[in-house]
Amino acid sequence: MKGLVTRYLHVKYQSPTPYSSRDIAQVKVLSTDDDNDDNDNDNDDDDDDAEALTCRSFLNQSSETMLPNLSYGCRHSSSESSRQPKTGILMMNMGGPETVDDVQPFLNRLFLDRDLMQMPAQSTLGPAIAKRRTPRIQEQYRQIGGGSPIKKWTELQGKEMVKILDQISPETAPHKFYVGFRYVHPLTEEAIDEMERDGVERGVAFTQYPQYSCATTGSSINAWYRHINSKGEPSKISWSCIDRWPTHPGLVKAFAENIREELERFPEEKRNDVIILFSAHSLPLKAVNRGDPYPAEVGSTVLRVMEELGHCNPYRLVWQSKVGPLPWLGPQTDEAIEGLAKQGKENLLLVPIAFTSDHIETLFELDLEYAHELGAKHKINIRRAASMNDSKTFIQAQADLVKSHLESNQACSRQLLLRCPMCTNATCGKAKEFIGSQQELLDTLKAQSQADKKMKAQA
Ligand SMILES: C=CC1=C(C)c2cc3[nH]c(cc4nc(cc5[nH]c(cc1n2)c(C)c5CCC(=O)O)C(CCC(=O)O)=C4C)c(C)c3C=C
Ligand SMILES: [Fe+2]
Repeated sequence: MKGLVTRYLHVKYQSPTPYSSRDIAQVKVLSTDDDNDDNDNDNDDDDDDAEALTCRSFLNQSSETMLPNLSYGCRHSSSESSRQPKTGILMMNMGGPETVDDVQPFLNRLFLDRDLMQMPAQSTLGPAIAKRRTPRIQEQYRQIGGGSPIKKWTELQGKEMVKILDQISPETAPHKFYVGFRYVHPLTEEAIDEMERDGVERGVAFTQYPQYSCATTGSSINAWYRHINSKGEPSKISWSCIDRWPTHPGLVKAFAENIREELERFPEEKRNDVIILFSAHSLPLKAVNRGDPYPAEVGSTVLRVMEELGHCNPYRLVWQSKVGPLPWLGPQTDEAIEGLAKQGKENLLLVPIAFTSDHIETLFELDLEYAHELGAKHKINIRRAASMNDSKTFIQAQADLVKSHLESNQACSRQLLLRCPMCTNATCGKAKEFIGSQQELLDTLKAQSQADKKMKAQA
């Protein structure tokens, strides 16, 4: 076993707004004394997972026994929580472990999710891989302060978003947001139950992933559909879905603002030479080749952001966080950094483009592993643009998006109704059919309310 070295890194938290917890944080970093050995460890872990993926003699423990059977409330009220909400906004995301003890249940759910990945004997292999992976991932969460901040940021965004919505869309007020996570509490199913209990009339399933992937938004939508469908009676809520928003002007503006702010932190004489590296979570090539729209949608965000910036600097889109031994979409972010360093490039700006708040991949992978460690190794200057977190422009964009979605009376985007050309997931077909059927209901309700208005005006 290797000795652990304790170091302290100065990590800059760029956002100067009132919500940022600190401007400069000291992060205690535990690492092995040899960076190359670290990389070897990563590869070993991938090999471990490969071994786990092919091993048939794993634990007898069933998946259910490994998931805590706890009931969690998710009281995330709007500013008008005392009033019964008319419109409920379900903020769907994957979620992350809040504490290191939550890592194994989080990974368990993730590796059991057949909408995210398909493995043979998944109900046994999934928990086994999760168990094996837990100590390494726990250590990563320890190094970023003990847990994922995704719930904190989602709640903040939701709270501010509904305040704006109550003002700009009085006809659909009061609004209330509900956090629905896929792999940690409050789960999507728990949030839907709470919406039903609250007597919400109009529900919007709002993906927090701007770009659609079957692995992310698709998984949340399937979970949402399965839960509603499992009740045996129609939902009392009239549902619709914001299933993607990769080129929303407010989102594009918010990304551009954070990039401009970070570019300003490079020395003036170097600023023009900075290479912008947009980094998104990668996807297995198997999913790409099924026709998953995610790579194209991420590309569309990147292009719009660069247009907004007037193509001020050269850029590339690269892909991070590959898991396991199979081929994933590349180039990988770390390899791209090393390649550019070898070409003599000295100033890089990393931009997380496919996730709207900080999480392990920004705080650990981009900041610690890449900006700090690869920066030091190659003696180059690597900075990272802030995540959306508490960006006012971003939160305004979320509110504008929900308002225009409600006004449109559309059940979902036209894109959502098309399955991937090589789709093999039967739930995708049923979920899409269900969402399509909501359109009829929304049209009827709209016609009714217009008739009511007309009657009132005449009376
Ligand atoms: C927004 C994009 C994401 C896509 C697309 C995505 C696909 C995808 N992910 C895995 C496996 C894992 N992902 C893990 C963590 C994780 N994934 C995303 C985003 C996307 N994933 C985020 C933001 C996070 C971190 C959450 C947080 O901490 O806040 C993990 C767990 C960490 C680890 O064990 O490395 C796994 C596993 C697959 C297989 C996949 C596509 C099929
Ligand atoms: Fe992931």
